[in-house]
Amino acid sequence: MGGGRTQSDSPPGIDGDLNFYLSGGDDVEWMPFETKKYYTNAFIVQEGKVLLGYKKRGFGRHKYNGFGGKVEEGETYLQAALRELEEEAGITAPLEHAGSLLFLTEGIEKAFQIEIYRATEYSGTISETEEMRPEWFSLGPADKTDIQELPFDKMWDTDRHWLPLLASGQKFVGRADFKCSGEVFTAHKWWYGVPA
Ligand SMILES: COc1nc(N)nc2c1ncn2[C@H]1C[C@H](O)[C@@H](COP(=O)(O)OP(=O)(O)OP(=O)(O)O)O1
Repeated sequence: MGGGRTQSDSPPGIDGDLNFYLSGGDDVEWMPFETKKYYTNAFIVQEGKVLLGYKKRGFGRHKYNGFGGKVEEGETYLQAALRELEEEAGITAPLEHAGSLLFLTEGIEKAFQIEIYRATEYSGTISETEEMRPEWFSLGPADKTDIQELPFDKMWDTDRHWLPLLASGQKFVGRADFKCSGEVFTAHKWWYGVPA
């Protein structure tokens, strides 16, 4: 363990009174970073299902994710999350803060600070947009033939660690560092905690 840190110590860039939840890549060092850029990501969780979007373009294309993007100047995180949900899925929802994630990628000097939101209801008609194709996935055993299990093989590597917390309404905080080869991103080191 480098720098005198133990597995249960929260990583650089992560603050707060947290209880350790899980970690990986414990034998390698955290990557350095100078500054952050700010993003949101929103999920609708309803009746044992989660609404994900298949990203058709831009960063994270060909992966399923929540709906979100950059926080624009003058916006709060919540305003940005609501705007992105409307732009990318055509709906509005009473979003509540669910978690905070810090992502680093080898070769990219700015870290991504992503505030995660969730809602259990929404209004409007879920619509495919230029950026995202929305799709419902079952969070448990599939009980309907038109609903799939979560597509973890087509999501960011570390989503499998915190999505169960999001689904159950448990708040979470974490950091994940990725190695990058061409368009392939592989999780290198990660740590998740829950508020004490
Ligand atoms: C690296 O790990 C990540 N995991 C997850 N689950 N989500 C991530 C990760 N890295 C970034 N994201 C999310 C954060 C945002 O919700 C999107 C990226 O936003 P995007 O680049 O599409 O921002 P926009 O403002 O929508 O961009 P344009 O309008 O310029 O297309 O991915």
